[in-house]
Amino acid sequence: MMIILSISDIRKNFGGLTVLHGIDMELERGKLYQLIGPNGSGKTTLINVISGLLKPDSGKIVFEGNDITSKGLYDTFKTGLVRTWQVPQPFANLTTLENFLISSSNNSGESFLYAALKSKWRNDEEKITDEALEIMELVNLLSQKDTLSQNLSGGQQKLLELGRAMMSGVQMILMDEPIAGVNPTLAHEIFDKISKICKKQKITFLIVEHRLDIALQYADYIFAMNRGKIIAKGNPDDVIKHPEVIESYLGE
Ligand SMILES: Nc1ncnc2c1ncn2[C@@H]1O[C@H](COP(=O)(O)OP(=O)(O)OP(=O)(O)O)[C@@H](O)[C@H]1O
Repeated sequence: MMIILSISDIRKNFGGLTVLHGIDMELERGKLYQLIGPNGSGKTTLINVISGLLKPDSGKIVFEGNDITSKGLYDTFKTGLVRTWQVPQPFANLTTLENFLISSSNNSGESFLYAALKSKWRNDEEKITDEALEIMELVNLLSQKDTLSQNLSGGQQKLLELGRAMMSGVQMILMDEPIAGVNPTLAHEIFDKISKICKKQKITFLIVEHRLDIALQYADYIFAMNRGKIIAKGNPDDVIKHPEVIESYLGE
């Protein structure tokens, strides 16, 4: 068993309101985890804390053996743990390929823009382009490589976001409702891709999702929350039958 992320006794208050009441979780590399629970149970707050957007009031977060509890968003991102919307919105007037290229953290920084004639830049560009093409194939966007991102469908834009998150040697991806507003066929396609990427690339996913009818069939493991606590965890079939989970949704 290879633990990639371990969080212990995470607590978070907003003013007088306690939103996370001591969360413990252990996630293994290369698995697809889903975080479910009724509205207001603390799911988004939890992934905001893990991603470094919010600091917990207490507790510890260890990612790949390093304590990242007090790291902010950018430093957490640099460790290989990314929340998808940390990836900037796609540039509507750039093609799919160009959008991938500017997402890479492996280019030479500013010189990527200004040092077009230098060989370092050319080497970087070649490497990054190869990586971009590989990932584009994984997320089914290779045929759209020269399409302006504004002309991609809603579902393709989600795949673009997923692919761009993968452009930085990412080890783990946090997503908040990746299939919100997407039709069922595309929603299945997106989860199918996520699931394949998870298994093939050994990238770990923690996904907040409301559409349980679609999402649960792709999960390896579920954490169910209610009122700031993990009330059940385990395989999807067991968790969804757990009396406290059923009750929490009925009370919504
Ligand atoms: N910045 C904030 N300031 C004050 N209260 C907040 C803040 N962010 C979230 N909350 C409160 O924390 C609680 C948990 O919210 P959170 O968004 O984490 O839940 P959620 O499970 O993601 O809900 P949903 O499924 O509706 O997105 C809610 O009561 C919410 O109103």
